[in-house]
Amino acid sequence: METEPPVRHPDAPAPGTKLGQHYSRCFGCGDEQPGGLRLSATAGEGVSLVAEFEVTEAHEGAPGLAHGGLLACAFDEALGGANAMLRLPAVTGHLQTDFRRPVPVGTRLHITAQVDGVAGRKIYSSAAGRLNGPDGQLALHARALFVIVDVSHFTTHGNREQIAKLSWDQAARDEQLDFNP
Ligand SMILES: CCCCCCCC(=O)SCCNC(=O)CCNC(=O)[C@H](O)C(C)(C)COP(=O)(O)OP(=O)(O)OC[C@H]1O[C@@H](n2cnc3c(N)ncnc32)[C@H](O)[C@@H]1OP(=O)(O)O
Repeated sequence: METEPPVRHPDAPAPGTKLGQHYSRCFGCGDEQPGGLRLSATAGEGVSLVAEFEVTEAHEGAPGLAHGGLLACAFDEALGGANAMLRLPAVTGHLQTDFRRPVPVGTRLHITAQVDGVAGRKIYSSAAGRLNGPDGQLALHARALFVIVDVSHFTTHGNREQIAKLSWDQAARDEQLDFNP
């Protein structure tokens, strides 16, 4: 199947808009998840976003260095967040992460994530992570495939009570997700 260029949804948050956490217990962005990444994201131009988080001792793998799996988690979160510019619910089908430089505790990891193409239900995305700012040293690169799902993916397999409390935009729910918990 051919890949189409991604189309920014007309109601996507304007570039520069800070995106809220999508779920307070999310390990990637939630503020009620102890040791979570607390990644904060801002809508970018086109179908992209910029995200940042601070690597703390809660994220260590080796002494003083970030755990690779947690860094991959940050990319999952940032790449997943970029789908908000399409306003389509999607889950990660495949995620690959290249670790080019160690990431020390205390680093503020700066991630740019973008959707590169869409083919049917498949969303192809990529992201780069730099140390301590947009012009910092390139430390990581990731590619992902997200698969567009119906909201029943979450209601069937997840916790319906928690889903009902999600801070998803009501209009998006009504318009796109036909969500009626
Ligand atoms: C703001 C929000 C931020 C969120 C960030 C965090 C995001 C996440 O972490 S989501 C959680 C982790 N992911 C999951 O739990 C997903 C688990 N997997 C699944 O539920 C299913 O496998 C799912 C939904 C991905 C696909 O299943 P299903 O709906 O039956 O579709 P299926 O027909 O198998 O696949 C659809 C297409 O994707 C392709 N595909 C699916 N998985 C993969 C894969 N791993 N690699 C390559 N292609 C794949 C299939 O080949 C198929 O392609 P085509 O249309 O060309 O035939």
